[in-house]
Parts: sequence; C-alpha cells; structure tokens
Amino acid sequence: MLRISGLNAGYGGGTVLHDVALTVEAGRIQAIVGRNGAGKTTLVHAIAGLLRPYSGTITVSDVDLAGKPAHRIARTGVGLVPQGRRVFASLTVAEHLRLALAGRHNPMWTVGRVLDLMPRLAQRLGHRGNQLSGGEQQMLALARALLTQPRLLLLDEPCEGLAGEVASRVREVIAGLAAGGMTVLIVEQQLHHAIQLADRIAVLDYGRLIADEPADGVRADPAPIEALLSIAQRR
Ligand SMILES: Nc1ncnc2c1ncn2[C@@H]1O[C@H](COP(=O)(O)OP(=O)(O)OP(=O)(O)O)[C@@H](O)[C@H]1O
Repeated sequence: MLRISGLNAGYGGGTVLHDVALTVEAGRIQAIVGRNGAGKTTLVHAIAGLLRPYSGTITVSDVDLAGKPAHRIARTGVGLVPQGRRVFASLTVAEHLRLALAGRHNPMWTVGRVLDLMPRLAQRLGHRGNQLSGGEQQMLALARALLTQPRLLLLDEPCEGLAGEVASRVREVIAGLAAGGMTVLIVEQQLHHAIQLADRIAVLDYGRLIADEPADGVRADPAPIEALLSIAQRR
C-alpha cells in the first residue's frame, strides 16, 4: 500500500508538486492524469527516489521512504517502468533480465515467471534493445521492473506510442499484476487510456491533485473529469 502526505518537491528550489496527498490500497490501480508538464513524472520520480522531496512522507507498506536513496527504495519493493522505457540499445533481452535479477536470493519473480507472463520476450532473448519493437521494449521494461520484486509498481505512460492491440496486451498484464495483489500507480496524459485500467483516477494540475475519483464513476460519466482536464489544458 502507498500513502503520500504533504509532499512538496521540485527542482533547484522551485516547487513543482504542492502538498500532494494520495493513498493507494494494495491490489489497486491508481491513475494520475494531467496535461504536459503537470508534474506526473516528478511525482513518480519523487516516489522512486530519483528526486529528493523538499518535505512530506511517502510510505510503502508503512515504511517511510521519502528522501531515501533510489537503490534503497527499489530494495524496499518499489519498481519503476520509466517514461520512454529506457532499454539499453546494445544489451540483449537476456542480459537486461539477468542484470535486473542480479544479487536477489529466492526471488518471487524469476526470469522464467516473467517470460511466462510475457511469452513474446521468450522469443526475443537474443535480440538487442534496438532490435525490439516498441511493444517488446515496453514488455522488457515491465519485466525488468518485476525482477526487482516490487510491491508497488510505478508506470510512467506505459502505453505511449503503442498500437491498440499491443497497448491492450500491456494493460492486460498490468491488470493481472494488480489482481495478484500488487499496488499500481500509473501515469497517463490521456484520460481514455487511464479509464480502461484504473480503479481510481486522480487529476494533477500545476502540481496539485485537484480530483481523485473512483474510475467506475468516471467511466459512467467522464464529463466532469474531462472538463477539469480541458480547463487545465487551456490555462
Ligand atoms: N530536471 C528538471 N529540472 C528542472 N525542471 C524540471 C525538470 N524536470 C521537469 N521539470 C519541470 O517540472 C514540471 C513538471 O514536469 P513533469 O515532467 O513532471 O511533467 P509531466 O506531467 O510528467 O509532463 P509530460 O506529460 O509532458 O511527461 C515542468 O514544468 C518541467 O519543466
């Protein structure tokens, strides 16, 4: 479970995230939507420890992680699938997976288990990062995050640039992970992407959470959230 309160973060003394508070229960998928520059990636980076918050608490299963170094946060069970996938062009799929698993004893997620979940990768083990399609790169980024044995998975625009069918497969995998008890925070620019997967949808605008609604209600009537997003877009 993820609990954030009073989170302020930014760059070089300037504040991007203002007093963000959010709770995500275990096994739930929380989407964060917002226009370009709203602070979505900044939020994910603050949780993952890639950016040190100015203040606030970020607890995962009751351990406060705010301000801890990224490697310790990863060890505590926070996995990140970064925007743009960040797959290494010159490493093979097998090498990526081996590196991600290095030094783990009795892992829950093994290479065999991630390959069962994403069989396409099993057929690409010898391919290098730059020989993979966008969908295969996304699966690899997800596999790599799973091998870090996360309890909380952070996904930054995982379906960006993917064709419909491939995006659906990625969403299916993410839904299965949450059904297995993983807590998922997913950042999306587009509401129609978030709506297909999330249990709750929050809107980030200029670094402030201005709404946080059950997704069922948003699916039934997306107009209020669409209106918030279009107001944010015009500002
Ligand atoms: N490394 C950085 N140094 C200084 N400012 C930054 C840095 N990274 C992001 N920002 C600024 O922080 C604000 C929020 O950026 P962020 O990338 O978190 O937005 P976002 O909602 O993820 O946008 P997008 O949907 O385009 O990815 C923007 O004004 C951006 O210019």
